[in-house]
Amino acid sequence: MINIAVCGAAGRMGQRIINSIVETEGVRFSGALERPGHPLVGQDVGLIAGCGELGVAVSDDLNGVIAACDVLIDFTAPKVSLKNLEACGLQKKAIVIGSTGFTPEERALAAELAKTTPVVLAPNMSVGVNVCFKILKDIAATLGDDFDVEIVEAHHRLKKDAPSGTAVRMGEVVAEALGRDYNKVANFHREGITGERTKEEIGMQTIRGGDIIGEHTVYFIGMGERIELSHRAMTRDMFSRGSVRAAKWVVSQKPGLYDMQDVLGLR
Ligand SMILES: NC(=O)c1ccc[n+]([C@@H]2O[C@H](COP(=O)([O-])OP(=O)(O)OC[C@H]3O[C@@H](n4cnc5c(N)ncnc54)[C@H](O)[C@@H]3O)[C@@H](O)[C@H]2O)c1
Ligand SMILES: O=C(O)C1=N[C@H](C(=O)O)CCC1
Repeated sequence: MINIAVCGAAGRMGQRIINSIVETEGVRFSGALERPGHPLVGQDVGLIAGCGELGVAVSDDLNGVIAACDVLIDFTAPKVSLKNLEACGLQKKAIVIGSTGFTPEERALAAELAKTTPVVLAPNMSVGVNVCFKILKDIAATLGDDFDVEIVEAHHRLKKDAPSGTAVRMGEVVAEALGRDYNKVANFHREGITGERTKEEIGMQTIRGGDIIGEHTVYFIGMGERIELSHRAMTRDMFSRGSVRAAKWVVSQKPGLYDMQDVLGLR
């Protein structure tokens, strides 16, 4: 039986992850973390998540909750996740991180801290998006430089980071397949007299509004034809199910930094 704790438990993803844990065989929900001073600290987390009383109260005792679990699932924010990763490493406990918006420096720190414990860090935990990551590499490499690449992502009005971690990863996969440096060719802003589009740039456009769960389209735009690869998330449950699948996988791994391609065997 694998004991799983959730950090960000009262959040949009945290609540769904708790439901997915309760619905999954072979795992046990062992603890719920929220930020110190959160108004729901002390409340039964099952009632918050809508799955009925679980007898587990929301806690702000990070080290205590980590001690009682085999793996922590963290959907919070980059700086919080890095602190949680460090705390898990000190106790040799595995962690699954779904937070997005990491800077390259923060991702490098995560890789360093992952030397102490097994970590799954993935901007999107759905099977569908991770299959998209895999086929995008082949599409880009096959089409080459004759097709201009643009990526459009759309999410709900409450999302705090942009572009989405998924869109950034899609851009990185395409750039790598084409021999480019994403951080140099990504174009996030077009306004005024921009001049002609360069062959190398990858346009990154962001839409925010309403309750959009998560939509991504990669456009490969040629002269006379266009290929579009899209993914539409209808609920958050495929992210939460993916995070629990990652938690069951990561507990038996050696220390290191992994992603959903490793969890799903897509490499
Ligand atoms: N990887 C994926 O598949 C995937 C899917 C959806 C969302 N996300 C990402 O997950 C993150 C969370 O998304 P969300 O929609 O659940 O956001 P949210 O704001 O609803 O939830 C975040 C939760 O973290 C809590 N939190 C903040 N600081 C904390 C701390 N120090 N300790 C404990 N809890 C703390 C907040 O109180 C909140 O409840 C975002 O970065 C989002 O982009 C990833
Ligand atoms: O709701 C969010 O926030 C999501 N964030 C992830 C991202 O930034 O890619 C995954 C999709 C949903």
